[in-house]
Amino acid sequence: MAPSFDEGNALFDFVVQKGNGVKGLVDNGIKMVPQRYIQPPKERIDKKNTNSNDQLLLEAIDLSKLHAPEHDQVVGAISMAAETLGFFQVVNHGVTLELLESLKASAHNFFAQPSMNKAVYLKGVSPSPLVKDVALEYLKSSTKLVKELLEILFGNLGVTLDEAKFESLTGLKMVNMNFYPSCPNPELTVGVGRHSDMGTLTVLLQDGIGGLYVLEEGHVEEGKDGWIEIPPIPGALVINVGDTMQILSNGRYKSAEHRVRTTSSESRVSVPLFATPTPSEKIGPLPQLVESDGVAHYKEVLFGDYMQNFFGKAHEGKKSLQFAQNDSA
Ligand SMILES: O=C(O)CCC(=O)C(=O)O
Ligand SMILES: [Fe+2]
Repeated sequence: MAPSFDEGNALFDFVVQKGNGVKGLVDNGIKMVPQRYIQPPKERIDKKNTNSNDQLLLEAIDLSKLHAPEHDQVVGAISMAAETLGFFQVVNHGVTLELLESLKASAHNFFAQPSMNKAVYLKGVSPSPLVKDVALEYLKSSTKLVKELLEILFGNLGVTLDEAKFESLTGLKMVNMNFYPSCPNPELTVGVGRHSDMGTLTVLLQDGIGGLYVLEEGHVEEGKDGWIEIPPIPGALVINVGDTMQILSNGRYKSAEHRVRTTSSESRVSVPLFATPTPSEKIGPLPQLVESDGVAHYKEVLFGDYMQNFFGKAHEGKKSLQFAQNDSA
């Protein structure tokens, strides 16, 4: 019989301390999600209640057209997406399709190892040799992409992004590999609860399973809950605006709440790259925008303090931004 994980520290010990992860539970044959992972009804993801697809928002933006007569339309589409949904997808982004496939395969290979091999790779140690080379390659080729996108987003605000500013906003880059095992009761739980990303921009590779949902702020269709699925598009990368970019742009760009559903049939992998400032950077609204807006919606904060607050609290959507909110504005 599969062991019960509903008592004491057994769950934490098995999943976290021993490095089995949630995958270990599934491999162990659990038939029911442990009590600890059951979400209150308002946090559960019901496909029927989500906003129906707004095609325009979800079509992938073809970055090869940045060097074609359609340049201005592409810039317009990126800027609009960052100002509204805070999420968009890009194709012809300069990261090869071969590398995208290797990243997904490496994530599966890593997570297929016995747990004792994985336990040493809990946060803060150098990456496993199984993923290191592809992760470094991803870091390298997506840095160009992040720069191109930030130049566009800054240009749209009327501000030039020089090398020093780019470095200060993306000095810390982290590649994560997420594994969402198939789940016996996907309707009762979530893969990742709602949160916003704290950095400047996130580049996310998702596989073909689907399940990434974004909250459309201020747009709730009748009888729906306001969430919209970012559909998997072969060869595309998902880009999302992080809290830092929302602060910097004095609120113009949206760091959207997002969350991930699990499924009962297949396991899913995703590989985000987070481009964030280093902890010693100060972040605050760009002075040019404060001047033109006549108000600073956020105060200047040390990014290290922002990070500490972000990780120090259980996530509740995008409440992390309150740390930098300017109460007098
Ligand atoms: O798995 C995904 O699609 C998204 C993961 C995510 O939001 C994150 O790692 O911050
Ligand atoms: Fe995220």
